[in-house]
Amino acid sequence: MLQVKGISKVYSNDKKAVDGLNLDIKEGEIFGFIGPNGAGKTTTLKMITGIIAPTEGEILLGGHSIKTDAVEAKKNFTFVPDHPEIYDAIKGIDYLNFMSDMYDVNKEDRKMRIEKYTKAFQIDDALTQPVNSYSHGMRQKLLICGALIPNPSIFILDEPHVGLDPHSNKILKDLMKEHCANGGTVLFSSHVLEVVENLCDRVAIIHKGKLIALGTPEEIKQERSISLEDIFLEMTKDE
Ligand SMILES: Nc1ncnc2c1ncn2[C@@H]1O[C@H](COP(=O)(O)OP(=O)(O)OP(=O)(O)O)[C@@H](O)[C@H]1O
Repeated sequence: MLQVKGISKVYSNDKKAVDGLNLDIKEGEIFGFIGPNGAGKTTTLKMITGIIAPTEGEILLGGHSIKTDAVEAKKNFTFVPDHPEIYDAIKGIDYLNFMSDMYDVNKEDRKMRIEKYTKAFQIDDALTQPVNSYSHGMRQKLLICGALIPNPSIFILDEPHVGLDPHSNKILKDLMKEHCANGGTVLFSSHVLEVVENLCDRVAIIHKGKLIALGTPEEIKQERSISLEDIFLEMTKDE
């Protein structure tokens, strides 16, 4: 479903943020991409979603290259960035209709999904208000709803659990599970280990731009008889 082949990113200041990363994310799995601050998570997700170009390597979404076949590749996913920035002079409902139009969601599905997701996140009452009146959390929830409405093959989120209250986090986790149970794929980044451990089918741990562990939470734990959190802290501590 998503193949990342040997990607690296060197920024113009010579900073190597990602270094020879390979990932193969399968249909129907919840995949957690974890690492400490500055590990290269956001840079990787920006390359996968075509926001920035890798310095080297290739990325395929549903078999389509994000570089040479970007329109087809982009039909396969929606993306929730870590900062909930939306053009904020419009109303919440206008944003959700815009997303529905972009992804050709028919009238019945959009009505049903807008109602379902905005009720779940308790922002349904605010949809006729302009986004500039929304709190940070409400904007984040609006972005998540907008990304779920197209029912994407791959639902990609950058640090989604930061900034959401525990109730909204639980709803998001349930919606991720539902998405995968219906054949979709979820990729999200996090440094919140409890979330990753209980939610993900597989996790990749990235540190200083390099992949340092990959497998199911159980597989990673079995290699050492300590908790995933201790493994993470041990692997990512500075030498
Ligand atoms: N535009 C940029 N120009 C130069 N260096 C950058 C740029 N963006 C990120 N970096 C550097 O690349 C490295 C990886 O950053 P990135 O934001 O991808 O990490 P992250 O794992 O998402 O971190 P966080 O958890 O803090 O969001 C960091 O050292 C960061 O300072």
